[in-house]
Amino acid sequence: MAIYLASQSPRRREILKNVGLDFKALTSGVDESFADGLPLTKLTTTLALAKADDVASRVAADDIVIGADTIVVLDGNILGKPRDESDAFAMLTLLSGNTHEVHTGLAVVRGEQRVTHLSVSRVTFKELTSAQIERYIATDEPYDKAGGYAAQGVASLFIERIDGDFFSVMGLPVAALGDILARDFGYPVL
Ligand SMILES: Cc1cn([C@H]2C[C@H](O)[C@@H](COP(=O)(O)OP(=O)(O)OP(=O)(O)O)O2)c(=O)[nH]c1=O
Repeated sequence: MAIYLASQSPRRREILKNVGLDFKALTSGVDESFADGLPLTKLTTTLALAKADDVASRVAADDIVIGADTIVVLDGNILGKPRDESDAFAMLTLLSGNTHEVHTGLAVVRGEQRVTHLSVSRVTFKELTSAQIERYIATDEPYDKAGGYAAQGVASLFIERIDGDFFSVMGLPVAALGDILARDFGYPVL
């Protein structure tokens, strides 16, 4: 029996490594557009499950596979990963001085068994100047991140407050994952 993280995200790998879990990472090959239009309550868990299922189909039936998906939601609108500099500028301008939600869906799969969990955190940004946003974009940090920022990186300078799970904002609700592994899969991390 092995544990797989169905993710190419270095952040998710780091969070899982931090708790000492012995796992292997495999990248899932899911075209995420199939979930477009799903309600926010379903979107990230559906994508997390699709990522986990994709990897589960390539490993042994008794292996445990973990998938996750993160989006940023401002006033009901989804902010994905910025396409380019002007997209990143637009996103960060919207986030400036406002409170948004970060939704991270989590899925854990073994054979026919599948458990999902949705974690919603509220993040409040300080008021940012255009010059700050431009300098931030020049660091290249925004590009592969939902909402165009990394709470664990340079954008930590922008965060006034987080209500919720910081690790979930970073991409993986690790405490919820620990509970699911212990309770539903008989695999306590600690
Ligand atoms: C909001 C926020 C997001 N992110 C990252 C986490 C995710 O990697 C990314 C959201 O994109 P996802 O599509 O959830 O994940 P991914 O494509 O990076 O990786 P994979 O599908 O293979 O698991 O944004 C941060 O690192 N910090 C943050 O503060």
